[in-house]
Formats: sequence, structure tokens, C-alpha cells
Amino acid sequence: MVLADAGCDVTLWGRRAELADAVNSTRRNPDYLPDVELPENLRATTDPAEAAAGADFTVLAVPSQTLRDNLAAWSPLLAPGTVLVSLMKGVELGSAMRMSEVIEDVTKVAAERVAVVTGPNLAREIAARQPAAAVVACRDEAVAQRLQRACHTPYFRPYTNTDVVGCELGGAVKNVIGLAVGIADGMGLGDNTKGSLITRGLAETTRLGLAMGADPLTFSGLAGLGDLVATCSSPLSRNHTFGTNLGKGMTLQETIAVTRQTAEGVKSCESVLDLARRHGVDMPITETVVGIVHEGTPPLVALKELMSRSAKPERR
Ligand SMILES: NC(=O)C1=CN([C@@H]2O[C@H](COP(=O)(O)OP(=O)(O)OC[C@H]3O[C@@H](n4cnc5c(N)ncnc54)[C@H](O)[C@@H]3O)[C@@H](O)[C@H]2O)C=CC1
Ligand SMILES: O=C(CO)COP(=O)(O)O
Repeated sequence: MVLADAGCDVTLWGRRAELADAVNSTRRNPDYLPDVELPENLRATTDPAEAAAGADFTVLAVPSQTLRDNLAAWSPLLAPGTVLVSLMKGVELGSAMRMSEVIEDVTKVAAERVAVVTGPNLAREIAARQPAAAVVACRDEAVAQRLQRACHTPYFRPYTNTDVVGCELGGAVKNVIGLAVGIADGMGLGDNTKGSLITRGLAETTRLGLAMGADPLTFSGLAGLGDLVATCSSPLSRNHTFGTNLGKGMTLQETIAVTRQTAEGVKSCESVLDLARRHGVDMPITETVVGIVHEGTPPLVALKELMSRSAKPERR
């Protein structure tokens, strides 16, 4: 919708014919965004070849853990010279690859043709055309500028950045911190806890980023602090809501059962911790979330463990 509002002709791929037909005939997506009128220059198809044909930009927005298999099927269909754009905020389980790395691995396109759009961009608010800023990251600044022009609208203000690693890490780790803040909210804890988790969450994200060659300043920008604040404050965030349900005492299975959409942090907390271990970085909040979500540690026990770690300087 953003690209179409910015003047691009957009073809949206989806798996279900009835949903593609509804988008084309009613200009609405009845399942996800029934109240939003979609632009005329956006059409939907179930044929990936039709969606990919002649595209200047190929925008990828499937759940992170499904990207590799989907892209393997789409790779032969990609338009020559197309720029591959990731909207995904996750890290692949097993390989611990960022989404742009998976894209490069599967398609063999150069990093200069892979871009990332991230930032405080809760889908429902974007769909309501509420003002938001975002980061368009690509190693090649000229490509980032081209994509910036392609998605700049009166309500969507993209900034360029060449730090792809930092931008992707910001997006993926904020989901894990969003889970932690949600758990704290669900436990009935207040804003001091939230402020502490956001700030120390940003500290551990920055530590990982530094170890991976990111620019630390990226984390005080939209891809870092901006997205953390939006996710950790909003009931619209699926990760936050998922955490809240866990904090209220629901089991993992019960929480999954009531979650209709993708909460990337649930799987990516494990791959982020994997990344941290590969780089020898301490990420205690991420470790706590993995303990609660995947190892059955009760939130109260996990919180006590987190708070009783040895005392440290704030910066080291
Ligand atoms: N929703 C949001 O506010 C934002 C989401 N993102 C990111 O966008 C990515 C996609 O998330 P959403 O669109 O929000 O999730 P979603 O759960 O709302 O939608 C995912 C879509 O992928 C489809 N899907 C599920 N499994 C699939 C598979 N195996 N193959 C192909 N399609 C499949 C679903 O049917 C659905 O249409 C995530 O990485 C998320 O972090 C980024 C910014 C904001
Ligand atoms: O990434 C998002 C906002 O920027 C969406 O957050 P959730 O995936 O937690 O809904």
C-alpha cells in the first residue's frame, strides 16, 4: 500500500485465490485489513511469476523461518536486476543468518542489490496512514535512495542508512525485548521495569551489533530505539501481546493457540541467542526470554535470576 501510494505499480502475491480476488474486486483485504481501502495501482495474484515479472523492487514479507523455502521457489522467477527488499524482522534458526544473508545465500545476488526496510512500523497504524518514519538500508547508498524515493509518501518518511547489519539486528532483537516487556506487563509490573528492560535491551542489542560490525549509532535510531519504543508500548505488537499472555500465566501452547499472526521473537529469541554465543556476547534478557518461552522457566523465577546476576558497570 505504501509503495502504491507513493506512485509505484504494485503486484501483491498471496497464497489464497479468494483473498487475491477480493483485493482485486473490492480493493480491500477482508481477512487482515477490512477497513482499509487499497489503492487502484495495487493488484493481487496467486502466481509468483506474475508478481515478480519486470519488478524494479521485489519486496519480501513472509515469516522469517519460511523465507528460505519460499525464495528457493521464487528465485528463478526474479526480474533481472531487481532489488530484493526485506521487511522481515527475524534471524534464521540453525544458520543464525539475518534475512538479507538468507536472500543473498539463496539467490546469489550481490549485497548491493539487497535492501531492508525497518523501524517503528506497526502494520495497522501504517495501514491507517498514520505518520511514521522508517529506515531504508542498503550497502549501496544509491540503491537505498532509489528505494527511499519509491516508498516516500505524505505519511511514510523513510531515511537511508548503509548499516544493514545494525538495522536488521535492531528489528530482530526488538521482538525479543518486546516479548520480555510483554511478560513483565502480564505479570503486573510497572513502567520502571519497562524502562529498564527497554534500555538494557538496547544495551545488549548494541553489544551484539558491535561484535558483528554494526555502527552503534544505528541502535539509537529508528531501527533500534524507535522500533523498541513502538513495540514495547503497543498492544498492536504481536510480540508484546504474546509476552503479555505468557506473563499472565498462559502456557506456550495456549499462547500460540490465541496468536493469529506471526510473533517473530518466539522463534528468533533462540537464533538471536545462538548469534550472541557465536560472537561471545552476553545477552541476559534474551537468555531470560528463551528460558521462559522454550525451557518452561516460570516468569517469576526467571525475573529473580535476571535481577540477581553479579553487579556491573552500566557501560563496559
Ligand atoms: N505486522 C507488522 O506490524 C510488521 C511486520 N513486520 C515483519 O514482516 C514479516 C511478516 O510478518 P507479518 O506480515 O506481520 O505476519 P502475518 O502473520 O501478519 O502475515 C504473514 C503472511 O505470510 C503468510 N504465510 C505464513 N506462512 C507462510 C509460508 N510458509 N509461506 C508463505 N506465506 C506464508 C500468512 O498467510 C500471512 O499472509 C515479519 O518478519 C515481521 O516481523 C515488519 C514490520 C511491521
Ligand atoms: O515490527 C513491528 C513494528 O515495527 C511489528 O511488531 P510485532 O511483530 O510485534 O507486531
